[in-house]
Amino acid sequence: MKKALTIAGSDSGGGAGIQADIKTFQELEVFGMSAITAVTAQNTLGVQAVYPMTAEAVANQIESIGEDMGTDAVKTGMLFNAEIIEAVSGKIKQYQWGNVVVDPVMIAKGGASLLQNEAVYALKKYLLPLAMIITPNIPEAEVLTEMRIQTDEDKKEAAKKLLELGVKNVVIKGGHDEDPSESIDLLYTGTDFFTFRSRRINTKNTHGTGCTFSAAVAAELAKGSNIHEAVSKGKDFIQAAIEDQLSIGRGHGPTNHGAYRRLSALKE
Ligand SMILES: Nc1ncnc2c1ncn2[C@@H]1O[C@H](COP(=O)(O)OP(=O)(O)OP(=O)(O)O)[C@@H](O)[C@H]1O
Ligand SMILES: Cc1ncc(CO)c(N)n1
Repeated sequence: MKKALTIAGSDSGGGAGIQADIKTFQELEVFGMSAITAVTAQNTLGVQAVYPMTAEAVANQIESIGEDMGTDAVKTGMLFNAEIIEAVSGKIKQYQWGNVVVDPVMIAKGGASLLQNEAVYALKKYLLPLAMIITPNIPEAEVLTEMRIQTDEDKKEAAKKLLELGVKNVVIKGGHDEDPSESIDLLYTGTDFFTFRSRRINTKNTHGTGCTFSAAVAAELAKGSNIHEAVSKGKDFIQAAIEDQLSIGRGHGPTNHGAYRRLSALKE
């Protein structure tokens, strides 16, 4: 069985963070492992508190995996501060892990900060050069490139700028776009642009969509998919999870991580 390691924050509400990642790995039949960067007290209404781990505690969790089990892919999510980013980058380098998916998590849907402002430089300097793919939403791509992204041309320019930071591939996600009919993700491989389109689902239950999508991309890379296939399957996975709605909590509810596997089974 292929293995994937998520280095991210814990969401007590179970819809985002480590919990979303592990559920996604399991659904895609990849063995899931974790290094927890922070514990959040969180539900569908928002983030009530954040308790970061020390950089040493994060490094030791990664080392435990690196020294014994190894991994076929790594996904990073909430990293919270510059010290944790440096520690994570150091360990990824030490173990020479290649299939690294960086979801540059910055702000939760309710507005809580999951990455300190002064840590953005560390993300750019230490982690992005190690990434196989980075998966920003539009606001995150704006922070990383220091440009406004409104048109399709802006998205392409931002993708090119992100590659200059050392990442090998970029997917700019369209969840935050104005388009009422479609949610369009743009992949740039350094040579080609690809768009992945899906019907936009009118729902408030989108907690953890970004985490789930990037975890699915990591799981597919672990299984040997190329970047195009991995993003394509990630998109199908999140579409199914949003479409097959759950009704959990009073705010932005989680997606349904089991939907993609049930759909795939029906198609067989
Ligand atoms: N309403 C929707 N209908 C269909 N697809 C969606 C919808 N919202 C988001 N997506 C898809 O979900 C994935 C995640 O995109 P999004 O831009 O929401 O990420 P995010 O903002 O990082 O999420 P998070 O809430 O976890 O921070 C993308 O593939 C996007 O196209
Ligand atoms: C722990 C955690 N990671 C990422 C996100 C972004 O969805 C969140 N809300 N919580």
